Amino acid sequence: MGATIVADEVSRTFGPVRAIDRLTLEIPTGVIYGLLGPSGSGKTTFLRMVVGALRPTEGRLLVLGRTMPDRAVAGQIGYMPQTAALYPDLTLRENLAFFGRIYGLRGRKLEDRVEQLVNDLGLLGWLDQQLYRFSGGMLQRASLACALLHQPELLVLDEPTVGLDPVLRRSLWAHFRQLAEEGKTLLISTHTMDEADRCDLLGFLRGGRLLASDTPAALRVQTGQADLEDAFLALAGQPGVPVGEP
Ligand SMILES: Nc1ncnc2c1ncn2[C@@H]1O[C@H](COP(=O)(O)OP(=O)(O)OP(=O)(O)O)[C@@H](O)[C@H]1O
Repeated sequence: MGATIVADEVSRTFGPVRAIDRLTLEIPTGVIYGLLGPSGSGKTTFLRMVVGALRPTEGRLLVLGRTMPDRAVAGQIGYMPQTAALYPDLTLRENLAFFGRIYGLRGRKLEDRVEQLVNDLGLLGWLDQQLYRFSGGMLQRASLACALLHQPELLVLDEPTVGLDPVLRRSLWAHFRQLAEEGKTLLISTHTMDEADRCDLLGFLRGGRLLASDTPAALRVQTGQADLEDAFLALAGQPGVPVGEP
């Protein structure tokens, strides 16, 4: 099993702010890797470097064997940002067709893929509705459908289930697991411990630094904490600071 993402001493600064600080990490192919950390810890910054939207200021970041940013791998990456980058005045079908064309999908191939995704994501019946009519959860699923259209090898999801009810959340996670079983790699940022526990591997991020990276079980053993939140706090050395807070 090779590595889909290899970060070697990667840093990203914004003026005086070190959003990512000398991050070294390998994410194997075919796993769900969760990035867990408080608000402002650098999760989105790292994800944006992985998809090629931001350039590291130092270090080397390899994604699917190419040094990022590299346009050649863009077609093999699906990205679902925190705020849906969709067109509210267009219908779901039109949005999907727009993103499909970006990835070179058209005609029958595009239609088949759209049909499969709206089925899988419970959006059947909404294809010809404009997105401004969609609820938050529906928008998230529409955004995920756009990210999955071209069957990317790597899926990068920035807090994909925020605001979703438990039933939807569970069904999306079943979908993520299925993708990993098909050999796709998923990099998911999250705030929540139940989601973190569903990941194969977990990275704890704080102040731009990777505090630990291992399986949830190994992180529990390493810290002697049964609860993942306590494990994070033990590694962060700051008891009493909840992961969901800055
Ligand atoms: N474009 C930017 N310009 C200036 N500072 C930025 C920019 N993007 C991120 N930052 C800063 O980098 C740090 C990390 O931000 P980032 O959005 O990566 O954190 P995060 O862990 O994703 O937070 P959240 O969970 O709230 O989304 C923060 O201090 C943020 O203010």
